[in-house]
Amino acid sequence: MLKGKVAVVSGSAQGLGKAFTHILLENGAQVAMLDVNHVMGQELQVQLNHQYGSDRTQFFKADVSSDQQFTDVFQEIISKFGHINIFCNNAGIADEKNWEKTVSINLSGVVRGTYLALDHMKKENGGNGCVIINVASLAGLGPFPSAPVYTATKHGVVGFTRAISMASQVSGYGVRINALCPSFVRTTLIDSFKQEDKTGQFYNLVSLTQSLIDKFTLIEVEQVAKAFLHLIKDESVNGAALVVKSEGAAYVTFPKEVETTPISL
Ligand SMILES: NC(=O)C1=CN([C@@H]2O[C@H](COP(=O)(O)OP(=O)(O)OC[C@H]3O[C@@H](n4cnc5c(N)ncnc54)[C@H](O)[C@@H]3O)[C@@H](O)[C@H]2O)C=CC1
Ligand SMILES: CCCCCC(=O)/C=C/C=C\C/C=C\C/C=C\CCCC(=O)O
Repeated sequence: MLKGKVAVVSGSAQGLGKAFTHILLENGAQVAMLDVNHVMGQELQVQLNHQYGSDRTQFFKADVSSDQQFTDVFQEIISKFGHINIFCNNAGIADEKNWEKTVSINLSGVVRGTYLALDHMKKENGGNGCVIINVASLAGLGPFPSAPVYTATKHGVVGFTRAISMASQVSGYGVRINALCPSFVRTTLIDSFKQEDKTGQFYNLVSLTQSLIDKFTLIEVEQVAKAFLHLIKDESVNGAALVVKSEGAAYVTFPKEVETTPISL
C-alpha cells in the first residue's frame, strides 16, 4: 500500500526508528534511514538489503541537532530518491545532565526536520498525500518527574505539532502532521534512567521511574510501529496525538477550552 512512496526516518539505526523502517519496508515504501550512529546504521542497511532488496533503503549519517548536517543530508536524500512522501522525526535522547543537548535533539531537531520536510512536500509534491510524524511520548501529555527537561521537550513536540498542523491546513499545504505518544517501550533509551551520567540531579528518583515503568508495563517496538503505520494511513487526522500503551492505541481528545478554577484578586 506504500509502493512508490519514499519515507525518511531519523534515529533509525535501532529501537523505534528501526521498527518503523521495517514496517515501512514491509508495506512497500523505500526508506532513507538517518542516524548519528553510522556504524549501527550501515550494519542495518546491509541486513535490510539482504531482507528487502538493495534498492529499498539507504543509510545517511547526520546529527539532527546540526542545521548544516540535517540540511545537507536532506538534499542528498532528494538527489537519491527524487521526492519524499513520509517524514518521521524520531531521533531522541533522555539526558537530564546535558539537558541542553536534549532540547537540541528532541525539540529543535523535530522543528528543523518538520520545516525541511514541509518546505519540500508543499513545493515539490504539490501538497498531496504527504505526512509528517513527530515522535513525542506519553511524557508529552503529562509530567515524568525524573526527567523534567525530557518532559518539556516532548510537551514541546506535541504543542509544535498541533500548531504547525493547523498552519499547514489553513495554508493549504496538503501535508498532515501528527504526533505519536508511546508509553515506556523496550529499547536502549530506557537504560538512561538508571545511569547517573544521564539522570544527573534526579538520580534519587530511580525507584519512582521504576514504579512508573511497572505501572505502565514495557511495550514492544512492533506495537508502536503498528500505531505509526495507522497514523500514516489515517487520512482523516491532522494535528492529532496518538497514545500507545500496553492496552492499545487511542487518539487524545484535547479540550476545546481549558478547564480553569477562578480565583479572586
Ligand atoms: N523507549 C521509550 O520508552 C520511548 C521512546 N520515545 C521516543 O522515541 C524516540 C526513539 O527512541 P528509542 O527508539 O526508544 O531510543 P533508542 O536510543 O533506542 O534509539 C534512538 C536512536 O536515535 C539516534 N540519535 C540520537 N541522537 C541523534 C541525533 N542527534 N541525530 C540523529 N540520530 C540520533 C540514536 O543513535 C539511536 O539510533 C525518541 O524520540 C524517544 O524520546 C517515546 C516514548 C517512549
Ligand atoms: C529515561 C526513560 C525514557 C523515557 C521514555 C518515555 O518517553 C516514556 C514515557 C512514559 C511515560 C511518562 C511518564 C509519566 C507521564 C505522566 C502522565 C501521562 C498521562 C497518564 C495517562 O494517560 O495514563
